[in-house]
Amino acid sequence: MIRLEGICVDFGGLRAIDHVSFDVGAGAITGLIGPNGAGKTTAFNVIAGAVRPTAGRVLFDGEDITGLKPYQRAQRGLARTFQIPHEFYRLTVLENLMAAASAPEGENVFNVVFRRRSFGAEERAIYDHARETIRFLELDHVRDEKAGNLSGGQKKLVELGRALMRDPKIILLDEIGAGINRTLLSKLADKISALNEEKGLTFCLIEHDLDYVSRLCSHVLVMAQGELLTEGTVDAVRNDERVIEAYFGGGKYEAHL
Ligand SMILES: Nc1ncnc2c1ncn2[C@@H]1O[C@H](COP(=O)(O)OP(=O)(O)OP(=O)(O)O)[C@@H](O)[C@H]1O
Repeated sequence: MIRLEGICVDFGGLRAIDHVSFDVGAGAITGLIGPNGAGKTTAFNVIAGAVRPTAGRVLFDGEDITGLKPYQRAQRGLARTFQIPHEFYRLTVLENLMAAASAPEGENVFNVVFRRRSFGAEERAIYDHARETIRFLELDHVRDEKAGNLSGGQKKLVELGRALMRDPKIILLDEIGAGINRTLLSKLADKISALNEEKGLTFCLIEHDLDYVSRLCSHVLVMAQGELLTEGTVDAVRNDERVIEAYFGGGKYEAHL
């Protein structure tokens, strides 16, 4: 579904990504792992269009999207969540989801959220979709709560809900599990699996917890120091000496901790 071909990213004198090529297969849940500073978030930014690569191409379902803006990629079915949730903290959970369904640039937010009395058919459909998504994510009890008042884990669920509102083909999840409690983490994994199995939604996720990755991902990409170190099943990469070295130190790929 997504293919990176020979991607390089330079930040001033720092090469954050060095000739990286990989595929994120359609219908799969692919993990992107690696020590701190490996280039994982930068790779997501390249896929989403937030960072322009110095070299290389990004393909989405075979189409070269390297020159497209983030909202154009979103229109084609690419969604992402952020390490730090991007919710509108003064809007309620319901309003946050409805706002996410409008133009990715946010230009319709006020129409959709604040003119509820003059609902047209389109707004009604957005409202129903938001309610259905909230139900699916089991957020009904906080539906009218301001997003800024939610727990860290609930904000992550809202973040996933906002991504789902645009009916994406693929969602990039950037450390969606970080800092949330075990119960919510498990619920989140169930929701991701259900979306993948029942709706065929493709995921690529950055995650530091390898047990979590092994629960969800059939295929794992390992990055270290801006390069693709290896890829394969979780068990295979876990036992790969280069991966162990990258995480636990020594040699070229010493982890940046
Ligand atoms: N906007 C930026 N400007 C300058 N350097 C950057 C920028 N973004 C990332 N970097 C650098 O690029 C390298 C890769 O960073 P990146 O955030 O992609 O790593 P990561 O694998 O996601 O790390 P982590 O697991 O800690 O989030 C790091 O050395 C980082 O300091």
